[in-house]
Amino acid sequence: NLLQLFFTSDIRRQMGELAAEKHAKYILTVEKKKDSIESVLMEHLRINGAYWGLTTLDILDKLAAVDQETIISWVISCQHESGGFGGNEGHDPHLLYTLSAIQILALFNKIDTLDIEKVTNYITALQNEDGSFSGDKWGEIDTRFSYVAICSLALLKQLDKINVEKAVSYIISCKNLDGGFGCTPGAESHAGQIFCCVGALAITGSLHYVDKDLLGWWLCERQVKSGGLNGRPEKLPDVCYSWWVLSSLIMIDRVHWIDKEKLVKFILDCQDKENGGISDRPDDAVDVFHTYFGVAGLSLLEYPGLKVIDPAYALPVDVINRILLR
Ligand SMILES: CN(C(=O)[C@H](Cc1cnc[nH]1)NC(=O)OCc1ccccc1)[C@@H](Cc1ccccc1)C(=O)N[C@@H](Cc1ccc(O)cc1)C(=O)NO
Ligand SMILES: [Zn+2]
Repeated sequence: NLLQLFFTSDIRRQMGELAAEKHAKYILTVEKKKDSIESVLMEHLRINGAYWGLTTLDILDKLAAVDQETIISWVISCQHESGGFGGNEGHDPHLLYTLSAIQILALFNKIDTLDIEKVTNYITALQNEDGSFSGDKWGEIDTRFSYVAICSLALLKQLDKINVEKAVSYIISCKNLDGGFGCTPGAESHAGQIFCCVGALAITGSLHYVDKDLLGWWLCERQVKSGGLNGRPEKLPDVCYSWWVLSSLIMIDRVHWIDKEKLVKFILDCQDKENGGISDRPDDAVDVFHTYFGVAGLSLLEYPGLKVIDPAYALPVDVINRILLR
C-alpha cells in the first residue's frame, strides 16, 4: 500500500532511516553502566529500565545479545517475600515493578519460573471494594494501577482471580465529557491515563464502553505541526506520546485520523544517529525510556524491519501469542 511504497522509495533516505544497530549498541552499553548519573537517578525503577531496554532489543531482533540467565536471576532477586516485585534488589514491592518483572520473564518465555500463585495473591490483594487498585500497601489509587494489575494477571492467565466487572466499572467512572480518562473520577484527561484505561478495557474485552469517535478526536488533536504527538492540549510534542496516544488510537481503531508519515519523521528526527538512542524531542539528550517508546511507536507505525508490538500488552505479538494461545 502507500505506506510500503513510501518506505521503500528514496523519500525515506531523505527523511533519514532508523539507526537500528546504533540503538541496539546504546541499549547494551547503558545496560552495563551502573554508576552513571542516569542509572543512579533511575536506580529505584531499574526493573522498568530493564523492561524498556530488553523490549527495544527484541523489537530490533537483538534479544539474543544479552545474557538471559544473569538478567532472569536479577529479576527474581527483586521479588519481595509478599510476592510483589521492587524496582531493584531490596526495594519495596509495587504493582508498577511487578508488571515489568512479568513482562521481562515473558520476553524470555520464563513466566513458568515464577510462583504464579504468590504473585497473583499479591496483585489481587490490592483491589479495593469499588473495583479500583492501589499501587502498593500505602494505598494510592490510580487508573495506572488498574492497567498494571489487569495486564499482569492476563499475562499470568489469572484474570479470573479479581472482580473484572468491578474493575471495569471503576475505570468507566473515570471517563470524562471529552471522551478521555483521568487517574481518578473527575480528574483531567491525560494521554498516559487514557492508554492505561483503554489498554485495560481492551484486555478485558470491554472497549464497547468507549465513545471511539469522541475519544479518537481528542487523541488525534494531540498531533502538532511538526508531526509529533503531545499528551494534553497546548503541550510540546514528546516521542513517548508516540506510544501513549498512538497505541490508544490503534486499540479504538481510529489511527487513520493522524498523519502516520509525519509522526515517523518526527521520531526519526529525535535519534542520536552517532551514539545511538532516541530523545523526547529533536536535539535533547537521549535516554532508554524514549528509545523504547520511539522504537515501539515505529513498530506500531509498521516501520519495515521491526517486530510487531501489541498495543495493549506493550510486548511483541509473537510473545503474546506464545503465552495466551498456548
Ligand atoms: C515515571 N515516569 C514518568 O512519569 C514519565 C516522565 C516523562 C517522560 N516524558 C515526559 N514525562 N511520564 C510518563 O511515563 O507519562 C506517561 C504516563 C502518565 C500517566 C500514566 C501512564 C503513563 C516514567 C519514568 C521516567 C521518569 C522521568 C523521565 C523519563 C522517564 C515511567 O516510568 N513511566 C511508566 C508509566 C508511569 C507513568 C507515571 C507514573 O507516575 C508511574 C509510571 C512506564 O512507562 N512504565 O513502563
Ligand atoms: Zn516523554
